[in-house]
Amino acid sequence: MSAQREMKEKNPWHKPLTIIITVIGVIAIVALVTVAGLQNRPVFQKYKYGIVLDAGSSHTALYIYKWPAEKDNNTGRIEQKHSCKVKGKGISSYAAVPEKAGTSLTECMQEAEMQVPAWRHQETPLYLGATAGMRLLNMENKVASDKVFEAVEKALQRFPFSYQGARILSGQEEGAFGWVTVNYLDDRLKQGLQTTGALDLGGASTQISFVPHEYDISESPSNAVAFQLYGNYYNLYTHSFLCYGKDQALRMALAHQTRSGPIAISDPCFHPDYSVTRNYNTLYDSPCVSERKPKVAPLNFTHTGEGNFLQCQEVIRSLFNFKSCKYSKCSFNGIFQPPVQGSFGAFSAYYFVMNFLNLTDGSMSLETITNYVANYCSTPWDQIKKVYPDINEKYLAEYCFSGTYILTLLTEGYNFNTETFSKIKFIKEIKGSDAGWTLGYMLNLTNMIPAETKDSPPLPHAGYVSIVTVIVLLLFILVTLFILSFRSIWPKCSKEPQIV
Ligand SMILES: O=c1ccn([C@@H]2O[C@H](COP(=O)(O)OP(=O)(O)O)[C@@H](O)[C@H]2O)c(=O)[nH]1
Repeated sequence: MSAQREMKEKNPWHKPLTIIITVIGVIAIVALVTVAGLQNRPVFQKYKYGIVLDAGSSHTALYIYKWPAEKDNNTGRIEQKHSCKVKGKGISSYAAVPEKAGTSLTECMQEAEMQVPAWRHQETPLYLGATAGMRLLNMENKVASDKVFEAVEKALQRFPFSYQGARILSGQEEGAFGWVTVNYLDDRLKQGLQTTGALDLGGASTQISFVPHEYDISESPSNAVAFQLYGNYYNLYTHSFLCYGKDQALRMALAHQTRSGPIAISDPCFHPDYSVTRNYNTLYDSPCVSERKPKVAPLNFTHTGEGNFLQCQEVIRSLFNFKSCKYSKCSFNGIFQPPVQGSFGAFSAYYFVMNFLNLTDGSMSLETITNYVANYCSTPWDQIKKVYPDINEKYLAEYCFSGTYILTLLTEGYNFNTETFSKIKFIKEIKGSDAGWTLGYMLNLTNMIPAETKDSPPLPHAGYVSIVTVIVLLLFILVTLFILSFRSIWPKCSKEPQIV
């Protein structure tokens, strides 16, 4: 009989001890792996939510954002969970029937009730921000604007969310929050990367925001917004041009062409053979043009198209005043603007128009895009209608103007050249969340972006659990080896009779 066998037979503890150590070891490993697994499992149903209503001049949209509840401390990524386009026009169009501004929101709010889990309703903040449409109504008729807000507040307070108020955003806020959204979604803020500029084109106003090189903030303080985000400092240039959204710009272009009160105009910004009758009162019913209404004019005028890109550019150029500039550099209308710098994201109507025209492919040069729009404008109206039978004619008719307006605003208004234009990306969304001011607005109001970087633990949680598991495993192996190495001095006892 070998010495080993002899020892096994003489040592009654050998087998049970090995089994016990193995069982404990296996239990320890299973427990550790389970704990690690549970810790790192995606936590279902553990989201928090926030709702922002963007009450624009042409329409209202509702956005629901969500973020991991346990990462409430500014570290969790916020993303868009759902969006809902309110049926009908913007809330400013209900000035004569304010209650309808409130009821128009009902359907989307009911959708929000379904989208946010019921147990989170009460703690979910709900904001409404109104932009240029309400800015104009407020200028024109403050009483009517207040009534619209009253109706909207009443309607929103009926829902079980934590209502945080409805207000008009300043143009500066609209521009700055759009910039925050784009850079937050691109992960540029947390990482302190070079930021992207933001170009937003609405129906009634347009915004440009970017961080310029060597920008002297004192030159025009009203265009400067200083931020400290995640420990990084930003001196943002931003400007919002009221009346230069695409719908009000079109009004201004038509007002320019009807300034003498004619009975008909031949408009280079509309397709050849296009013809509609327009009403003078309706056209001039906006603070952007009301003062320019001709003293003597018929009730209506015939609006026909000519489809001439270069002449359309001439008309659009007349909307910009390039004459006076009291700063070192201006865009237009005497507004300070440093030279455009770096990459830009162009969203809202910039995207809708360029996407319709199939011009969002970043590889196209300014020249190619210009030629395309010129060719599109010169296409007869009947042909356009045949190519796009499903698109509402009112909107379809305006893409020639809108495309020309975008190119003129960017190149002549903001001074983008062939090279800097190539750095503009026409975008709708970034990583599933829409580009626009709403996310930046909510991040700001909920303090979700810290000014300072947080002191983070040296290891992420998952890494910590893994390292602990490996160390415990190693310890277990070492202890086992240690115990086994003392086998020879284990007590020599056995249940079986000893063979001596
Ligand atoms: O699906 C859409 C939604 C909007 N728009 C246009 O985009 C602009 C958006 O304007 P918004 O209502 O946001 O106006 P703001 O208040 O920001 O000026 C308007 O000209 C709309 O007609 C569009 O072409 N397609």
